[in-house]
Amino acid sequence: MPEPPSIPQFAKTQISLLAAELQAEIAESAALVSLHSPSALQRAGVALTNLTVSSQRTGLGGKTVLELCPDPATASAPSKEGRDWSDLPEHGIRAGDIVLVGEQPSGKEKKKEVKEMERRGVKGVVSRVRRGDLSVMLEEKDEDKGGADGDVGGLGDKRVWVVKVADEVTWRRMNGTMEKMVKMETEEGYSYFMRVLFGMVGPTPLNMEKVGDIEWVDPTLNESQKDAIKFALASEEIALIHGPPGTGKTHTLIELILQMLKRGLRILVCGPSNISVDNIVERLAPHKIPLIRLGHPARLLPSVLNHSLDVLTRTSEAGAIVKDVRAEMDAKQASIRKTRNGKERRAIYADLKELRKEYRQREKKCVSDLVRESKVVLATLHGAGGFQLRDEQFDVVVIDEASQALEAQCWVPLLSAKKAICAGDHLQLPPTIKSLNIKADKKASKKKGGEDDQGTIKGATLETTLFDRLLKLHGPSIKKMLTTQYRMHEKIMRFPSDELYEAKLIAAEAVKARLLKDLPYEVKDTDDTREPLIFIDTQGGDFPEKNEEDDNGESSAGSKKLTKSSLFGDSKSNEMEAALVREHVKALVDAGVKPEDIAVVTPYNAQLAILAPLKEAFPGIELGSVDGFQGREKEAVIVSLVRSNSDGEVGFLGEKRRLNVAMTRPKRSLTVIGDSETVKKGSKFLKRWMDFLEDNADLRYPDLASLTAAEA
Ligand SMILES: Nc1ncnc2c1ncn2[C@@H]1O[C@H](COP(=O)(O)OP(=O)(O)OP(=O)(O)O)[C@@H](O)[C@H]1O
Repeated sequence: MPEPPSIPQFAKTQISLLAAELQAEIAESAALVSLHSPSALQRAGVALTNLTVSSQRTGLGGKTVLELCPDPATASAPSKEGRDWSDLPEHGIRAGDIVLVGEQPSGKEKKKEVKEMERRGVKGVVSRVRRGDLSVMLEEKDEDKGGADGDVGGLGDKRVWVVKVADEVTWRRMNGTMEKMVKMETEEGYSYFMRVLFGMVGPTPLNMEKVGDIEWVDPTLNESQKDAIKFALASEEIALIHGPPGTGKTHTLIELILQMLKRGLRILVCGPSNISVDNIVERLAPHKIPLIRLGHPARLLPSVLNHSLDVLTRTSEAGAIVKDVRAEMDAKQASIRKTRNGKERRAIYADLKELRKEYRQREKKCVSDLVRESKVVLATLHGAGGFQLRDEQFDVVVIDEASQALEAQCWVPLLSAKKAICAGDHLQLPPTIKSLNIKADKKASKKKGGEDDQGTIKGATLETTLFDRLLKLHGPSIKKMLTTQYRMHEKIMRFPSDELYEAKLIAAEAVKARLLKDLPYEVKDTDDTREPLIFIDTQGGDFPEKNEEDDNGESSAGSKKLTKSSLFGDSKSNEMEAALVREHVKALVDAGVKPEDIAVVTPYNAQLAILAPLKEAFPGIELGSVDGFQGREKEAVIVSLVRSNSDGEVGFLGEKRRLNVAMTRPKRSLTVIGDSETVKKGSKFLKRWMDFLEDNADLRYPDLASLTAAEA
């Protein structure tokens, strides 16, 4: 086996890959803004135009909040959907988005660069979106960007717009962490934990006796879940909990966290997304343990807010001393607007700056008191890199959805860990990478050990997750797999289980024979509702795919459609297959299945665009890309494979993990629509899947003539 890379080597490689990724993301944002008019960007869901600043106040955490509403000067007449002139137009900006607020370019100067906006505008997080207004909580550095008269960014009387931008905070945190690791030159300096994670030593052998008898909080856990918990408790440095689809990974983590608390351990729980973290907070909260959720309040689920550090800082006793300063700041903010005198305004502005400083000092003290008192702290991976945890130590770091996180992101919390427990499924899709074809070996020379000129590791990609790397490094002995799944009918589970999970998955009694016709509401017993696995085979060449490049791009598939060059250029669609999808959905709905229990997933954005009218015909139905549907489930799922050509080209259908995600979303019914002839040629895996469907599914060959007639 080749020598594992040194820690600085690893970190240098990550830095160069991350830089390329950030560039790709920024280039994509910049291309959007410079290529399209504000109104086109608004239609695409990435901007909101024709606004004015209606007020400016102090929000949670002492941050300045701009409130924006439609500019009365440009308001249109009430629309037929019942919109009022004071309502925001249809838009795609959501709470939690990072945005720039800037003066809106006039028609003539459409192509204002993002850089220019950034210089003149202000940046922040959308903290609230309502029918008639939008609030943006400003980044600290931009709070002091005062206009001549003291209003932030000098936007007070301008017509402004809001544009979504790349999230550089996440990137900065990862980069900072990697820079620390580059500096770790001496091996003696590494903790045993670090040495295990980089393969310099093996993990300490398990000592199950140390775990002792366990009193389960939830005794209904299945054996594989209990085993995984014991295994994780016994491990000294690292344990991977492998959770295939529907096997109750989060359920298991909750019990594990409670068990570790019983043992007096202090725990940091992280996940790659806010939703993954909130999901755990919601399920831990009923157990009444002292826990704190770090993170921007604008991005947390409402149900989680009363555990939010920002909110506790305001409401707890410790927070009382912070309150006075806050009230004073609010009064000052309000007075800015009342005075017309420039000199007075500047004076108030200077006072505010002082107050903000004091506020932060008091708040910091309060925050560190609160954090120190809590046994469980929860944050996103990059959120764990905030000032609040700077000097905090934890016995264990738990990472959920670890196979969907970039490794550099995992190191943000791991640098202060002694032990890590990672849960995930490396056989589903890894995190989305925009700079995918950039590898660290671009300029690789033939130097020793696969290292290139810059001391980075040849061939490394961001796609390799911590989960993957550790499995490769230490083998399956560091992992336990959960094996009972609570989602799919046995027949739906069979192929992914046999192919990817060593045939170890077992369908729980409650789900193994569930059919659509048994749904808890009235559904007719038909060919479509009594069969869990249907394959509509379009072989024969009558259902050809179409390349998106034949088309003019700017229409309905959302923001992605705008940058043809980056994301949409190579997408494929298949009109006839879309017609079959429609026909099948109709049959299900006619049988009584509710549209909200049906999802259509496809790997191609161009196909999604073609399918979009289904949403009007069957309100409540969900359409999604396979990648976007990871982590979700539905009673009935229709998968449209799209590819049909004489060359057997299957593009990214060839990715096993993508197919795995597609075929493991349904509970009671999976319908696959595709051209077996083309798809079989794609890979051995695809060939076996098609063979499996031919042998096991309810096989149907669509009749082109009747389909065409029905469409007409
Ligand atoms: N031991 C168990 N007995 C009965 N039901 C269970 C058990 N474990 C998990 N489940 C059920 O399985 C479903 C999935 O569990 P959970 O939400 O914890 O999984 P997840 O980790 O979020 O998702 P996934 O397993 O797909 O990664 C839930 O409805 C949960 O109630």
